[in-house]
Amino acid sequence: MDYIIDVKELRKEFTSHSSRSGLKGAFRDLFTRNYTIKTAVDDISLQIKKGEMVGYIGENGAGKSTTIKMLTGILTPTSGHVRVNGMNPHKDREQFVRSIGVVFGQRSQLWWDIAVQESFRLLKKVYNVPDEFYNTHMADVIETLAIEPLLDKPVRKLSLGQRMRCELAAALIHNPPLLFLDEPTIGLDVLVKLKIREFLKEINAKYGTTILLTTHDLSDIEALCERVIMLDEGKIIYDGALRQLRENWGEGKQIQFSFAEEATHAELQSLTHDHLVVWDQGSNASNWTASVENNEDIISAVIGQVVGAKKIADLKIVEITTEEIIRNIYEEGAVRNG
Ligand SMILES: Nc1ncnc2c1ncn2[C@@H]1O[C@H](COP(=O)(O)OP(=O)(O)OP(=O)(O)O)[C@@H](O)[C@H]1O
Repeated sequence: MDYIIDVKELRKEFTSHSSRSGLKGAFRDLFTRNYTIKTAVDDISLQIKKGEMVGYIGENGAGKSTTIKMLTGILTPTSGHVRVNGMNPHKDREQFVRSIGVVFGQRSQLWWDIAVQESFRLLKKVYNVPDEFYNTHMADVIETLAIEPLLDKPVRKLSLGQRMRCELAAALIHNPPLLFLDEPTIGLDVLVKLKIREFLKEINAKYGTTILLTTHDLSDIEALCERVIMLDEGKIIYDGALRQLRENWGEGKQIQFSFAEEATHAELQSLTHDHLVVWDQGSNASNWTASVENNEDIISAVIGQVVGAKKIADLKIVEITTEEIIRNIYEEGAVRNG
């Protein structure tokens, strides 16, 4: 099987020098330095097939950016094997960059002071894109992303949402088979987010573009990715279908109670003792959440027991969200490569 991304036992350690304090410390530093080693990516292995759209998620500092930097050749791994588009990203540099598209949410590859159109033309030259392909392909991209009215504006005059759409177009000028997106929808309004998601689906369907996406916005993942890889402290703790993640962890409803008076954990637990209910206190002792199995009979029984004994100001039933599922996984740390 040919993989577009093939990573084995990939590791990145950062070494930092820490200086000792005082004159004596500085003197000792001259001869022996103090080192601390931080393992940002801890022997991860993953394979991604052509045409997959994969979400790469994890908390801040989990090692997502460090992985992407190794996959795009910006950082050299400490050890391990990386092949991306059949190449070694940091060795076959020139040929490699032509085979990928990269959008880092907070960094621009467009020139700030010149018109968007001029940036596109420069990139076209850099990538040696033939006129004919450029004209038809970019006409399509420009239309789908609705950026025609922005083309003659300098990038510094664009809003974040406008700029991100132009960044995406720029990353696709050479129609790369592989696209790395780091927080592509951060800070964007809902309509722009939807447009960007639609666009990504379209290029994936049309060209079979493989997409690796890091994001804190799980609705991006839900909209786009069949598969998620979850990283925690440099290790992969889950690699599988989002659906599976939901099925294993997402079965449940929460009933949010606002009581007219304060309640205690023991009191609520004894009211509902004949069902499996997990009670958690909200912002104060009048707000409590009951997590229960997703079963209507149980939900109504629990509500009945509570309403019969306590005065209720408000009550809401919510599905456990994917964010909560992910939080559960972090808390329990139990899923391994499901
Ligand atoms: N150049 C560096 N020197 C030293 N430590 C670093 C360096 N770059 C990253 N790290 C450390 O490696 C770990 C992983 O960082 P990384 O940026 O890959 O995480 P991340 O998952 O991308 O987080 P975020 O979501 O905040 O971007 C962190 O503890 C970070 O402090």
